[in-house]
Amino acid sequence: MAPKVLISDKLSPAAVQIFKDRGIDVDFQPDLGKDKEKLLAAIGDYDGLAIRSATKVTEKIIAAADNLKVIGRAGIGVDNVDIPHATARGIIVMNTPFGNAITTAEHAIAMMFSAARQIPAADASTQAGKWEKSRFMGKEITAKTLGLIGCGNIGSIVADRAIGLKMKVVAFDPFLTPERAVVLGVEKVELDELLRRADFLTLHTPLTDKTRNIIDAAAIEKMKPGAFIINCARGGLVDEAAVRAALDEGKLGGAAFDVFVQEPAKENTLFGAPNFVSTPHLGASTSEAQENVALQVAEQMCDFLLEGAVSNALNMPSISAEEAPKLTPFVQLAEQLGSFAGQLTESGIKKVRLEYAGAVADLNTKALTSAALTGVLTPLLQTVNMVSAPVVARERGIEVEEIRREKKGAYETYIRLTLVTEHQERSVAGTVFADGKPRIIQVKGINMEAELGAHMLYVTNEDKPGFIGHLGMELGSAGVNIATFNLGRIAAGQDAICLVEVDGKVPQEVMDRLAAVSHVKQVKSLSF
Ligand SMILES: NC(=O)c1ccc[n+]([C@@H]2O[C@H](COP(=O)([O-])OP(=O)(O)OC[C@H]3O[C@@H](n4cnc5c(N)ncnc54)[C@H](O)[C@@H]3O)[C@@H](O)[C@H]2O)c1
Ligand SMILES: O=C(O)CC[C@@H](O)C(=O)O
Repeated sequence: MAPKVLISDKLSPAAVQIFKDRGIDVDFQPDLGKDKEKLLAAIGDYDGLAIRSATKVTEKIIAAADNLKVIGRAGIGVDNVDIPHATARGIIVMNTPFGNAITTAEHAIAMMFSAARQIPAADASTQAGKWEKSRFMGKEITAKTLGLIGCGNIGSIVADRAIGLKMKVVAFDPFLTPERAVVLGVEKVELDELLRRADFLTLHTPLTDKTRNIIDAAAIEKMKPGAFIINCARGGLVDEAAVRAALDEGKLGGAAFDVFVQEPAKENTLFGAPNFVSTPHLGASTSEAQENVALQVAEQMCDFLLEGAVSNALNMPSISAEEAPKLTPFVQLAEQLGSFAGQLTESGIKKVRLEYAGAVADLNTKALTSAALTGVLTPLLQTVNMVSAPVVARERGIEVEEIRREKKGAYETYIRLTLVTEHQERSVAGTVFADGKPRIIQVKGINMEAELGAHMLYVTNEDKPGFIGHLGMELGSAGVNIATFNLGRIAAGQDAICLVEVDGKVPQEVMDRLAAVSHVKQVKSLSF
């Protein structure tokens, strides 16, 4: 029987044709996604679900999706899909990371001009027969500074267009290496400097714990009087109430938003504010971009449903059916090593070195390196996966080195990952035991044996008596249960590492108290 696919959002009809041409049974119901109950009732029949942003694929929908094998997002952001639950049900979630980037960058530039020249208000006034020439005094953008927060696919295209418009571009993006900044022609700066210097500020990051409200009242306070803010990335990056207040006071010269905390935004505190321009999440809405993403998602879903090939999946490595059983635990290990090192790194990465020793060196190390890069890049990039990670690393000027060698040392086989950043080198090594579970066996040259759980506390300290008791007390009094406790040190009295698995997140106050202990060098909460 042919696989069945439901398209529950307004996708270009080009996608329907591809499914049909490739022998897939396709139902095109472009408004179904907006009706939760109808979607819930229908979803059980389908092997594939193709969506844009209107369909919310919640835990409830996933629980009812008895036959679902793949969710294809025609676009970039997958914040409307509950990926952990999809993963738990073995459903692949794939997106189309590049298809609408140019279009969205163009929208950001259009929004910048709209606000700079008050075009929407001027248009409404002119069409109302008012001819208010003196009311609409604009701002020229030539030679002005554009502050770019997030310099990935879309941000770098915005930078290119802005440079073409003779703007100076400064960028804040922890993942941007100085070399890549030079190639893009932007100046890499810290956030505070960007806020001080930007005449126009535009956001192009995913919405994460680190980027939520990255522009709040305090940030706006640091900006130039009369500056402009453009948000065509995600609602929630900017504190809407703070922008409203700044527009009302005249602190900001204007703001232009395509995205809102609550969507659809039928009401919003920003509506009616002075020189506020808005569009209803139209960033990706050009016929070109919609055709690109629809064609791409349909082809990817067909490849998977008909041939088992996986591309641009966010929750599954690209591995063929034959090699899967041997490779899978090492894929998990490589991704964990990358994620471990990536989460500990706060500066631009120059190089990732992977050493494969013993039996693992004979496996598909390309896939393992992709898994390791996925782990390294995931803490900062929303859409990276095993397929895109090597490309993303290359585009960001991150050198990747692979070394294969004979078994050396106590372990039959192991992987060592080294991250070289602007400031330091950090190595972490691991192996897979006979139980098939990955273990960390060395961190920064210090031997230990630790299994990684969902929540880990990483502490580096000078080996001094009493510290472990102190750590246990702090966690205990905060009600944080310790699941496993792993220790390693170079030698008595020298550098030591604690890797503690905890049953839940460690409160920030406890982290701060631990970091303040005199012989503690670093405290970090890691999640896997
Ligand atoms: N309005 C729309 O219709 C529309 C269309 C497409 C994409 N988007 C959104 O645009 C955003 C960017 O998409 P993209 O394809 O360029 O993503 P991307 O993953 O290529 O780039 C994101 C960049 O943000 C950077 N970043 C991550 N955390 C950061 C932080 N704390 N501070 C500064 N920079 C940080 C990353 O290093 C990366 O370079 C996403 O939120 C996406 O969902 C919106
Ligand atoms: O599908 C859309 O219209 C929006 C897409 C955009 O937000 C994305 O993340 O790709």
